[in-house]
Amino acid sequence: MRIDIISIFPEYFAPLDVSLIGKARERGILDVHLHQLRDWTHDVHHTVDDTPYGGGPGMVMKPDPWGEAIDDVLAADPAARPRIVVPTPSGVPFTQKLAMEYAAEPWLLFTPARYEGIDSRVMAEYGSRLRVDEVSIGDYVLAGGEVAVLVMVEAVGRLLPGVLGNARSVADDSFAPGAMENLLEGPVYTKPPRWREREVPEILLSGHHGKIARWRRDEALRRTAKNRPELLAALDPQSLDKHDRRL
Ligand SMILES: Nc1nc2cc(Br)ccc2s1
Repeated sequence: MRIDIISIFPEYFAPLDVSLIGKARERGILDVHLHQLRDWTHDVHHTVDDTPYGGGPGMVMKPDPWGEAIDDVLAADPAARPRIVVPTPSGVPFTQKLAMEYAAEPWLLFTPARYEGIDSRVMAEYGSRLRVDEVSIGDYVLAGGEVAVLVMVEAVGRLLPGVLGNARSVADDSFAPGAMENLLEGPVYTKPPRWREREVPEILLSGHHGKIARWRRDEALRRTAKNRPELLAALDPQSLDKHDRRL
């Protein structure tokens, strides 16, 4: 997978050089290209923003630098078309399902904005011939879209074949389609069996895999009911067995 990111703070993406994503890049699973938006300005101050038409607070990012930058990124592979992802509090929710959809894309182009956002004509221009998604990572406002891109690149990158290795199946993730869809993961434990007078739940030491699976599902249901009751309400009743309903 190729990922392009255009930003006025490309240094925000240094974390993509380390850990899981960094290793995926070293192994050629992920090909990340960072671009400084100001490279497509032509004035001495490298201006990327201006006052909003119609008045109002803040500044809006000018269309020209973005248009020239996106055109040059698209020219990197004229035969292909990236899916453009615009982080914004006004977008559709970023979910595990959308992360899985993005993980199947050969090429993503992220356009994190600052200020009040990008002149709306930019995505109207590209939306006429490319998939352009406005995506929110949550109901809060950041100072810019860069952190949102880091979140999405990690959530997508870890799903790519070979990134997590055999130790971990993404099928067991919270929110993953299937048994864990709309369920939060329950508690986890490791050695020592007793820590500060606290014991590991007996069932987990029993070696009885069926009972362990049942206990883990019960704990996932309990945690979901406590922390995200709306997810429980959205569960397909068909996916609940008679034991689940007893809880
Ligand atoms: N939650 C989010 N806040 C922001 C702020 C800006 Br400015 C750009 C993108 C996003 S996504």
